[in-house]
Amino acid sequence: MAFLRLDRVSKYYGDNCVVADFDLSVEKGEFVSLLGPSGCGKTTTLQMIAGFADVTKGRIELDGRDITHVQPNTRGLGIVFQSYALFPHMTVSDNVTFGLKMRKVPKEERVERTREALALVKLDKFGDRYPREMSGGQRQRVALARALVINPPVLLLDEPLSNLDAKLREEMQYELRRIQRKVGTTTIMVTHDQAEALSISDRVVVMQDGRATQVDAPYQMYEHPRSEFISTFVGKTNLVAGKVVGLAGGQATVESGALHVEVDGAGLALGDAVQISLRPEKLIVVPAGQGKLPCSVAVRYFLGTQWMYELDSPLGRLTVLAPNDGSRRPQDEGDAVGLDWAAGVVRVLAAGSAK
Ligand SMILES: Nc1ncnc2c1ncn2[C@@H]1O[C@H](COP(=O)(O)OP(=O)(O)OP(=O)(O)O)[C@@H](O)[C@H]1O
Repeated sequence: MAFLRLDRVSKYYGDNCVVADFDLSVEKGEFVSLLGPSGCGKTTTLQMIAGFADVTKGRIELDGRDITHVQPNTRGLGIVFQSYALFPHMTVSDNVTFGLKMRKVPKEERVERTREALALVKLDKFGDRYPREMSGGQRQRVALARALVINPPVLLLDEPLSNLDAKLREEMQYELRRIQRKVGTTTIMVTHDQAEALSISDRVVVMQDGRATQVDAPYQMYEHPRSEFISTFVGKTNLVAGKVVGLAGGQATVESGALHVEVDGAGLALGDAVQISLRPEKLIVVPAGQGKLPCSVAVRYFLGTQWMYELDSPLGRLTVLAPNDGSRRPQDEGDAVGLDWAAGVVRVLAAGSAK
């Protein structure tokens, strides 16, 4: 049985439906991210789990108990927001211990649990400092320790890393995952950053216009996006219009100009208009005259670990990412090249699935 279950949960502001029939079952110990563009209803969903926003329709269950209309403070969930919301006049230790005091935990146990929580976020030497004496990343770790110290059944994170600079943000992603694995707290995180969602979650929920459009493990989501929207929102891709011209033995042949590709035929019918999705890192630049498409290098960019090429091809402009691993000479702008890819990496999406 799911530990946290949202059953056809909807939220209306007046006549405006901002979350629609949202279903989600989360296992104990799972890390699930709600990912989607601004305004798609991520925060509202989290707020309904927390109890800060009323549920208009539907039901939320925690460990088999209906909590749909339970007051937020009696749900006992751990919450970390984008703004750390630490008490500025209290030391780090006092901030962390606050929730235990409110729950009337005896002093000795409070001291021990606060020490453990600060050690978990690697701030055991910072207990006597004030929030203003800490960096952004350290403050966010204090906020995490404060949320975890009460041993909440569920930890809710709303864009917890978005105030941090890029490098610290990446470090904190792994740190967050390490801590979550160690304590095993069921966690729901809101983010609009697809790389963050993919790198630290067990499962990702992509939301669009208040609905969950795909719920999958990160690799599955990236490799098998169910719509054009997801294929471009989760990672980048080249989309080329095509048509199903053959169906046999579960395989479909899709044509785009002179190109024919074989793809999984599930759900496709002869004559269907489709979008062929070619991920930039799956495309391989080969010498001119080889590969599946003749191209020329229009633009190249150096990204450090990779080269990014814009190639002119018979299918139009294609973006290609090539590793900077020293195995191949980088191409120059104007070079004639070929483009190849391994069998099975091409995906096909129903045309119009962006909606
Ligand atoms: N109190 C409110 N009253 C009316 N509409 C609201 C209220 N709170 C949120 N909304 C609307 O609900 C929709 C979803 O908002 P929500 O904050 O859940 O989106 P989000 O996906 O978290 O976006 P962001 O990434 O920008 O934070 C938006 O259109 C927003 O304008």
